[in-house]
Amino acid sequence: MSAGRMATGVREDRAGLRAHDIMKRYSGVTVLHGVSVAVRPGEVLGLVGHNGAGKSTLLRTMSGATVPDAGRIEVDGREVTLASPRDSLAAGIATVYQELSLLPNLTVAQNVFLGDERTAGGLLQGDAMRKEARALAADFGLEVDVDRKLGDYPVATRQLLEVAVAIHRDARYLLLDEPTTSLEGRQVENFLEVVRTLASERGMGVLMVNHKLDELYAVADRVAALVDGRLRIDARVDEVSREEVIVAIAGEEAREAAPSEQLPAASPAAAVAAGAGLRLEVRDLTGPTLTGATLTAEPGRVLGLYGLVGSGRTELLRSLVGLERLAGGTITLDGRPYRPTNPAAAQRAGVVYVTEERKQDGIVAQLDSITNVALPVLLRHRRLGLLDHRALRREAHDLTRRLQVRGDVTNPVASLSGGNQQKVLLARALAQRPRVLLLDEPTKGVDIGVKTEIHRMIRALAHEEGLTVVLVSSEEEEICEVADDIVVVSHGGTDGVRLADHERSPRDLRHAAWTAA
Ligand SMILES: Nc1ncnc2c1ncn2[C@@H]1O[C@H](COP(=O)(O)OP(=O)(O)OP(=O)(O)O)[C@@H](O)[C@H]1O
Repeated sequence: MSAGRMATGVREDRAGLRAHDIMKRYSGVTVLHGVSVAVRPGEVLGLVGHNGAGKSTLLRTMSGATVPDAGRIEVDGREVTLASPRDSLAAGIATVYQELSLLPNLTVAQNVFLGDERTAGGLLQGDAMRKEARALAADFGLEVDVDRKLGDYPVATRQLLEVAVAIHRDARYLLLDEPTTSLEGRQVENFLEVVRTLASERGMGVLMVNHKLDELYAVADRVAALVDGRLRIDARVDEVSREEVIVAIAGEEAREAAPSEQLPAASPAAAVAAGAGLRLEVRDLTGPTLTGATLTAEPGRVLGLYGLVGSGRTELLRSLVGLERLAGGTITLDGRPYRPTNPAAAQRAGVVYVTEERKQDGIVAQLDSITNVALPVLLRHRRLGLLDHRALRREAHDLTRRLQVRGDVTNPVASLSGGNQQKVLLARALAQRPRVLLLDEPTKGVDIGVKTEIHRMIRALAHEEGLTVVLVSSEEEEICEVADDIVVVSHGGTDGVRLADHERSPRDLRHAAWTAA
């Protein structure tokens, strides 16, 4: 990436994207209580906080997506009104949200110039635009054909292109909302490297929301922590330890919670509640993306499936609940043939899948959390042909409490923060009383405190309640911490051979996946 520090001609003490005393309320509830932060040129500010702390809301007030109820935003000493994303772009602020915004059906070059096409004498300058797009991609180390559809490229490439396009629009400040949740190992490192370079070599100011403190400490100059809509920490990373950040966000009890020894241990097979889980055996499964998957998941244990994005790990889980077409192979549950045709049939057989795509095929956004949890189990609460609403809601309330869903569970689930929506999804799965639980990235976007809690719960479901759990995660640390057995998936297949104990570090996992790819 080429160097070149931005010359803004602004007095140094005023340079920066600054939010002053930002206040925001939703339906009478204050979610930001007068928060002030500064994103300085050449600096990466990491923003952390528990689910629902107000991180996205704060970021959105700086990106023009949300108008604050009070407070002001200044860019390089000048107050700006950001009533729309267009206003923020004009002020030199670019934003990359978790849900990517470029259009997969357009080519890379068309995306780069979307809404900003180069014309001369009323004619589109196709060649010039392609050339510029090529140079931009090369600048970011991306090997892409700018005439190909964006959708042909993997999510890691698209994520970097989002940043490239944002910067191409002359942004001086970059806002990133959990940018690495869909990336794995090496892609994350690459992405963070780009962020670092943008700040240190181009003088950009970057605000990055990220739950993963490892990543944050690898790239940020400063860290800011929000707790219940108030700024608790705002310091240089060398002035505040990770532990202090964790305690600020998740409370004192999180101090000891981190080590995995705290998690329930695997119980001997005999101790597992009889009949709670089902032995899942998959042999030579093939389909449009599966090339031969073989594995065994046992009651009372967590089987971790690790593979790179695109390895087929999600397709494998989806095929186990009838969401992917199968061409060949066999599946059995406790030795009995099992061929699911859809998730409802899978649920009747005791197999429940928790999707990573909660927006696309997870929760029903306009319904409240309680109804979302209750939906798949309505039939269980039928008495004499009538629905027992009270019992139904009681069970759903219990589950949302158990999962510590923060926010009003009687409001549409879309109004909850991302991490809390994820918890609702898990509560819904548990309401279905699964015997085999298939979890796809269950802690995506979940804060540190709840993440530990969910890890503990997954292990307890297997080790104490005897369920059969299959866990897909692109976080190597998560797989190592939670899974009892680990198999690697690549090219749509796996031989089901478990990694030996001495091969179970995050580094080993990454290595195994890349050598298999
Ligand atoms: N459009 C909205 N309508 C009503 N409430 C909202 C809306 N957007 C956010 N909230 C509420 O504001 C609070 C802060 O949400 P926000 O998304 O900013 O949290 P967050 O810190 O980004 O959380 P997460 O880590 O889970 O993404 C939450 O209680 C959320 O339910």
